[in-house]
Amino acid sequence: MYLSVIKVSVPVAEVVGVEEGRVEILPRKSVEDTDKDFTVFYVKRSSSGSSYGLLWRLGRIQFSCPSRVLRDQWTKHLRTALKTHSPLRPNRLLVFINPFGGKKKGRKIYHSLVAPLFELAGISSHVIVTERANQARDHLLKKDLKGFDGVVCVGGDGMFSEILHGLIGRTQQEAGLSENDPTVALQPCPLHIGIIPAGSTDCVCYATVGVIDPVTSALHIIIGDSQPLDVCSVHQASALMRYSVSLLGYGFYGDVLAESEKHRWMGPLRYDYSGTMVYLSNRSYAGIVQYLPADPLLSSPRDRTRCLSGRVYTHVEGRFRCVSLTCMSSSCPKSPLGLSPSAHLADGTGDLILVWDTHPLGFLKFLYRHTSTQDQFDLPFVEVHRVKAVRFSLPSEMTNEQKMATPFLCGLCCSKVPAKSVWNCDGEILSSTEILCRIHGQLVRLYARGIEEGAAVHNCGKENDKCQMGCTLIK
Ligand SMILES: CCCCCCCCCCCCC/C=C/[C@@H](O)[C@H](COP(=O)(O)O)NC(=O)CCCCC
Ligand SMILES: Nc1ncnc2c1ncn2[C@@H]1O[C@H](COP(=O)(O)OP(=O)(O)O)[C@@H](O)[C@H]1O
Ligand SMILES: [Ca+2]
Repeated sequence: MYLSVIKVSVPVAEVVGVEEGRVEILPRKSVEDTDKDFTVFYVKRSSSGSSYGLLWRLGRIQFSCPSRVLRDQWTKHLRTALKTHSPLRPNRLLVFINPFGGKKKGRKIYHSLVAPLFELAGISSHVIVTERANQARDHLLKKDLKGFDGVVCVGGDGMFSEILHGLIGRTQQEAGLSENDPTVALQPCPLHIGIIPAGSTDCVCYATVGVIDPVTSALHIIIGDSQPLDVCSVHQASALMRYSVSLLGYGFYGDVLAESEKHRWMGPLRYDYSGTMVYLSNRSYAGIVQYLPADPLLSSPRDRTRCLSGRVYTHVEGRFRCVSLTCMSSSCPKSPLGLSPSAHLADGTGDLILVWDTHPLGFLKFLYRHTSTQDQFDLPFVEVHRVKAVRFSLPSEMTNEQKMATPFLCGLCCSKVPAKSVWNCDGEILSSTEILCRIHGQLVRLYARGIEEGAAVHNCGKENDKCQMGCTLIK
């Protein structure tokens, strides 16, 4: 069903709201209350383009009718059409704002850019500004969630992770399933998650929407877009450690996170500073990686694998610069195509990236390729595997003391190299090194739609109109 107005065709699914009179919403609401007019607000794709996906803006069309009666009929029918046409449009949302995420602008972003759009769309929201870490997670685990269609987080990947843990935990509790059992088939979460980006990396938003833009994300929420997402569970023995969707990284990414936590005051820049320091400290770590390939056809009786828990895992052992597992591309503004550009959001698999120990310039080349369109896997010391599960352990020749010791991380000043790294799990440090990871297909749903056709990507990651490097358009 389409609304046609001389040159503009708007799918009803992309109508944001209908108001009587001549109405403006952003930057400030103004209403000229005329009898025969009404205003339709809709999703308008911005022509200025963006670094990956398309920017969405609030479009506005004014209609004039011959009579008030006709005007009222139009507005009534349009509002009914919105409800029946898009059943996933939320009516009521629970919103958590992390006031300390990213550049600490979460509250302002929500109140000035997002709340007016929710109001226009007739969405009622219950807003909680968090006062401590894990408040959102605990709320979702314990409080009454009746009447809410979805949960929105205003913050970064860490804040999204809180919502993820709260909703997955709550769903399993209600289904009577034990999250500590690594073999259990987890129940998908009924509530949708919306992300208003206001963090440092904002990778989950970028990889599922294609831009870091609060208005675009708010519009995806309003029209009830739905994007399923794979989730990786991380266990140690028979205890759940955490869930991950973007980056589960040992070695380089673990060290960068541990180092960056000391410099939180720098805001998002902490990752650039810590990345440089950790790169210069030139570390590699011993480890054993066992993985279950996603495609069973890939295994054969001669593939030198051994059987664990009745399933066939492939075994590799050695020294690694980094071991990373991601359920999605994990693209972000720093890396516009991501850690694994061809990874799928909802195919029930993850991509395991093994970067073997190599000389510092080789590793720099690998890292640098994340910022361009060059294939970061086309290097002799890099392997990538599509997997269903991964086990990581430390070599048996490491003493128990080395295995247990909390790794210390210093910059260039210290010549002592720690025997082990830490795991970066979507921006949180895991307390265990030896872990079992399993991918659960489509465990949660986001108010998003993946990267839209027609989105533009430059190999420098800059916006179309800002690209100064003669980059080629690759998509
Ligand atoms: C010579 C140039 C080197 C550039 C290297 C760029 C590599 C970028 C890969 C980024 C992958 C990001 C995966 C996302 C991880 C986030 O979940 C996590 C937490 O985010 P937030 O809550 O918003 O703080 N972010 C990180 O762990 C930061 C990794 C940065 C590594 C340089
Ligand atoms: N009120 C709060 N005070 C301190 N920490 C918080 C608060 N609310 C949430 N957090 C925590 O802050 C961490 C980082 O949040 P996030 O929004 O991801 O920002 P960033 O992207 O800058 O890391 C998350 O792990 C979250 O649990
Ligand atoms: Ca996947």
